Amino acid sequence: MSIPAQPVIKCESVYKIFGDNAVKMLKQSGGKVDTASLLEAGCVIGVNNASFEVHKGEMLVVMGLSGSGKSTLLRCISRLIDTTAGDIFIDGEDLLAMNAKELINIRRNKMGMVFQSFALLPHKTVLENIALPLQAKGMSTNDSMDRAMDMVNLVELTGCENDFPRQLSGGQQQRVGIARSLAVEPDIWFLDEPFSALDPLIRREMQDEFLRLQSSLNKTILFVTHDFDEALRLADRIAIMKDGVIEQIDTPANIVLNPATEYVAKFTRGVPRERVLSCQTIMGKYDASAEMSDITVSEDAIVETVAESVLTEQKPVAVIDAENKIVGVLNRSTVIHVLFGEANSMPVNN
Ligand SMILES: Nc1ncnc2c1ncn2[C@@H]1O[C@H](COP(=O)(O)OP(=O)(O)OP(=O)(O)O)[C@@H](O)[C@H]1O
Repeated sequence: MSIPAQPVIKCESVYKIFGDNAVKMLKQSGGKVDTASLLEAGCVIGVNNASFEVHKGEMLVVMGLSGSGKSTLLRCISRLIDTTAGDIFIDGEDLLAMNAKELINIRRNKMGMVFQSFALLPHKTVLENIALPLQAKGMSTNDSMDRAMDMVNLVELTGCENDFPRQLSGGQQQRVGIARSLAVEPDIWFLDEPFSALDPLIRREMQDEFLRLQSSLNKTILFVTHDFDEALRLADRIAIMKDGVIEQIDTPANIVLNPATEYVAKFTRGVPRERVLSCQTIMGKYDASAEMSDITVSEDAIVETVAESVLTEQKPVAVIDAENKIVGVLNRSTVIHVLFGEANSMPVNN
């Protein structure tokens, strides 16, 4: 039996209640929080009993409408604010038990943050902005500038390194924000609505860019958004929040196909299945004696991205895993069924 790897982030019954009596009331409740009496006592519920894990290389997208508690949850896990109750472990270490020095250390070396507001210093150049956190860690000016330049190239801003933030577009400024947070090579990346201030076209470009970066960097990511489409595009798993409660935490496909609550279902109505189903979830059995098409598709590819190529093939298309091993087949008829079949009539394998 394989032992599951230790999660990078683990939250156990995390509460954040704003208000003077919050801690006392939570203690008195013996773990059974009465939302109504908290509200009556003038408290505001930020996060209500959140428990989940995030594993290495996973992108968990926290999605919810304004005021649902997304930022508060992220701020608890990055310990920008103190939780009212519960436990948080980072790589197995008790985050809430850390002293100020340990916290500075973990924030500087393990965590990276990107905010909607870009948070760039206006009188410093792109390169200087990116080099700042490195210099805060004690790196020499020369070395930090060299490393900052690597980051400029990574986020494809080559040529803009000596510009000031005001000379850049919103999308470019956010690239600087991303480069700055990546410069220190964080294992855990917190992004709070990083693309919300960007117009829709640039936003989509940035999402693609972000997926490209993540596929090579393999960070453990907590990404906050109020945009369900963005969550579907980016997430390995999505946590949907309402009034501080995580209503459902699951893969995009399962959220769309099996919404756990009426609230979640409201977001998922009308989402085309081909946008969330992967080839793996709809493939059929591979028959080694069958004649196959020359093209192959990855088991992780979303059906929408391969539909056109499969539909132009007469023969079945092999579905391959990361080691190029054939794990199943896709037929035109299966893809047609996903694209045009009855909603929810498609069996899902995982
Ligand atoms: N410092 C604070 N003091 C009191 N209440 C707060 C504080 N910060 C957040 N809240 C409340 O906690 C709840 C959750 O807020 P939070 O900012 O986490 O929501 P959000 O989902 O991130 O919203 P948005 O998308 O608008 O940023 C809201 O009711 C908010 O008013």
